[in-house]
Amino acid sequence: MDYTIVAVVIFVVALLVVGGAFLIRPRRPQPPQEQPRTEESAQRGATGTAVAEPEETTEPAGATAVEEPPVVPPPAPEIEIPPPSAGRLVRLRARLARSQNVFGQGLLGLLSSDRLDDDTWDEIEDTLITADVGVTSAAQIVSSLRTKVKVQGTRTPEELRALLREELLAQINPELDRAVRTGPHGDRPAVIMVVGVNGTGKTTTSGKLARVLVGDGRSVVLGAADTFRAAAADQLETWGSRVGAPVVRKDEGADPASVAFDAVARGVEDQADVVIIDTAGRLHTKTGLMDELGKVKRVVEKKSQVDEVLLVLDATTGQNGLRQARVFAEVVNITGIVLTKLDGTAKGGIIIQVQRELGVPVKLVGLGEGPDDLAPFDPEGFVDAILGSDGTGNGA
Ligand SMILES: Nc1nc2c(ncn2[C@@H]2O[C@H](COP(=O)(O)OP(=O)(O)OP(=O)(O)O)[C@@H](O)[C@H]2O)c(=O)[nH]1
Repeated sequence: MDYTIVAVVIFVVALLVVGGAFLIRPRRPQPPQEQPRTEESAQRGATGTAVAEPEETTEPAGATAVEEPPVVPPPAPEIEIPPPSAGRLVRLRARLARSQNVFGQGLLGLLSSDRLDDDTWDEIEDTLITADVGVTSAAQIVSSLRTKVKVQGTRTPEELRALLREELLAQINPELDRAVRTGPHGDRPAVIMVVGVNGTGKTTTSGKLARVLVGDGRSVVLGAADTFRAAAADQLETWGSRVGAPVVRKDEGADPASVAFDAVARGVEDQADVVIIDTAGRLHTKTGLMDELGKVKRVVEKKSQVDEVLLVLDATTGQNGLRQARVFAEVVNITGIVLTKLDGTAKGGIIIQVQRELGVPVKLVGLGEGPDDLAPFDPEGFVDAILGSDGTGNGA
């Protein structure tokens, strides 16, 4: 009898052991060795198009909980090393030559006419005015050219080209200091405010300028003080992340001055060389603009001096752009002009007019939508590109 009970107990225990072992077996055999996870396979797992077996589970056997797809951290953005700024205008020269072809070659064609009579000189003046050189400068160029051609008896195309080059250069004024001031002051960064009407390329210029400076070996912090449009801050963040420049931003509608202040504070903390502040430049009312930009500047100056106020102007907007420039010049002390979209207009003469009107040098020019299409402005490179000459007498 006892043996029977013992046998039954042994049988029941055996059944339980076998049954338990069956229950805790994984439902599907694990592959002998897990392949290393590639980015692609990880993403496929995340989007659910491939069945991903969890590598390890701490859940009890047989649990029916829905398996969460593995959280794949986004790949760290690759930090780019932009090329240094030196010689950029030369690199972008073909683009400049193309857009200014009508202007430069038109002038050279007229100057090389068989008869340089009053009508031809009038046409030359008109060509200059059409290219936005401005009435005063156009008259000065023509008057000076006329005198020199008469006195020197200049006739060959090379000589005429040299004379025109000289006159255009004199109007652009190669003597102006065009350096963007980016030297830090002791433990404080240099501060650059970027101002201008929306759509002129302000945010793009801030991002491209960060690249120029990083390419030249400077460390940069960007401040997204254009809080009017959230997309502007996103845009700036994309630019910053590409070159490893932190971006200080706040919610849409936040006080631009507080963003600017925090950006400079971050620059001081990080011991950055330069802080670039992209401002909101809605041209609502002059008083509104003055209040906004004035406040940003005042607040920034509690932390560090403002070294540059760069006004961004769209070269394709001609006289309208000039009107905007005048308003900005009245409300804030502009130290330099950035002329964007010069690749999209034959009116490169605006460089002459805007400098004459504002008494401020063009320091940078935008020659395309590419990340490295912002170049320090070089008067000789510019004139040589538009006249199709490299300055050594060779055509472009
Ligand atoms: N072709 C060309 N396009 C440019 C240049 N600079 C800027 N752009 C383009 O101009 C457009 C407007 O540039 P944004 O930087 O968004 O202009 P914004 O002034 O900051 O305008 P908001 O962001 O609305 O304040 C974008 O499509 C730029 O790519 C340039 O030099 N050449």
